[in-house]
Amino acid sequence: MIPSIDEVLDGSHVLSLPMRTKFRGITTREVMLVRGPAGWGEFSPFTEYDDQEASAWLRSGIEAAWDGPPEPYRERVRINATVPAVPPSEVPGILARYPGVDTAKVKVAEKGQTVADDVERVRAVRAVVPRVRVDANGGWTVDEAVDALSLLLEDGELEYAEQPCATVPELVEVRRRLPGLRVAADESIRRAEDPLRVVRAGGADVAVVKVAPLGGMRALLELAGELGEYGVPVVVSSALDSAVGMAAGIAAAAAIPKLEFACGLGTGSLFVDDVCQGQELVDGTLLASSVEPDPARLAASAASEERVRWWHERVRRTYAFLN
Ligand SMILES: O=C(O)CCC(=O)C1=CC=C[C@@H](O)[C@@H]1C(=O)O
Ligand SMILES: [Mg+2]
Repeated sequence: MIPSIDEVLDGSHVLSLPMRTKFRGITTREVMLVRGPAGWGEFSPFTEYDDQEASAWLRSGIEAAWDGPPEPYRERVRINATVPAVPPSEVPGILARYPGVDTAKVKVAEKGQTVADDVERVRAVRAVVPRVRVDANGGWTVDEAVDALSLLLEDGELEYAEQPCATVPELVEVRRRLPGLRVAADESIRRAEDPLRVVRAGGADVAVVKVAPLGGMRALLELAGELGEYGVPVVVSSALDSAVGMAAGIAAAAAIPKLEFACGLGTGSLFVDDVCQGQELVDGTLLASSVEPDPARLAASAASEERVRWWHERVRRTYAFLN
C-alpha cells in the first residue's frame, strides 16, 4: 500500500550533507528522509534526474519506511573502501577510514585526468589494500579502456572493471578484448529500462545493484535472483546515500543468499557528518540494523527553505509516477 503524499511529507527532512572529498562531481549531497510506521526511508535521487527516473527512488524510500527490511540471511555484510579520483598522496588518509577492509574500489577515467593519474592512484591503493577493483563510470572508449586496463594489469590483478565504457556493445567488446578480466555493469543496470539486457548481451561478468535506483530492497532481491539464473553475481552498492539509505543497502545485501563480493556500502565516510553516528566497521563488515537519525544532526544539516520547497515539489511530481 502506498501512503498519501501528505503522509510521505509529514515528518520528512531535507538535508544538505557536505562531503570530505568531491565525488561524482558534487561536494554537497542533498537527501530527503521520510518517516513511516516501519522506520526511516531515504529519497535522494541526484538533482539532475528527471521525475520518472526519481520515482524508483521514491518507491524505495517508501518501502523502507512503510514496509521495513526483508528477512536477512546474515547479520553482517563485507564492504569495500571507495576511493574517489584523488591524487595518490590522499589515498592513505581515505583508506584509513576503512579499518579491516581488504578490497578497494578506485575511481578512474575522471574528466580532466590522465591514465597516468589512474595508474598512480591505483598503485597507492595497492600499497595498502590487497584487492582492487576500478570504476570508470563509462568514461572510456573501448580502445581507451583496453589500453588503460592493460596498463593497470601490468601492476597486479584487478578484481573487476566497473562500467569501463558507456554502452552495452562496448562492454561486450571490452570483455572480448580482455578475456582475463571481469567486467561489471553499473549504469547499464541502474539506468537501463531493461536491467537484464547487458547480461543477455554478454556484457557483464558481475552486476552492481543499488537499492534506490532499482526501486527498493525487494526489487533488488528479485533482480539478484534473476541475475543468479544467468550465473552473474551481484555487488550491492550505495547511491551515495546517508546512513538511512545505507541501512536499506546493507539490509538488501544481508538478504541475498549468496554474496561473493565485498559491497560498495562504505561511502558514509565520504560525508563530513552523516545523519547519525556511523556503524562501526568490524573486520571490514557492517551490521544490518535499523538506524535512527540524530535530531541534533538533522537540525544542523537542514537544507535552506528554498531547497526544502524544491524537494517537496519534486516529491509531488514524482509521486504521480508511482502507479
Ligand atoms: O561502489 C562503491 O564502492 C561506492 C558507491 C559508488 O561508487 C557510487 C555511488 C553513487 C554514485 C555513483 O557514481 C558511484 C558508482 O558509480 O558506483
Ligand atoms: Mg559505478
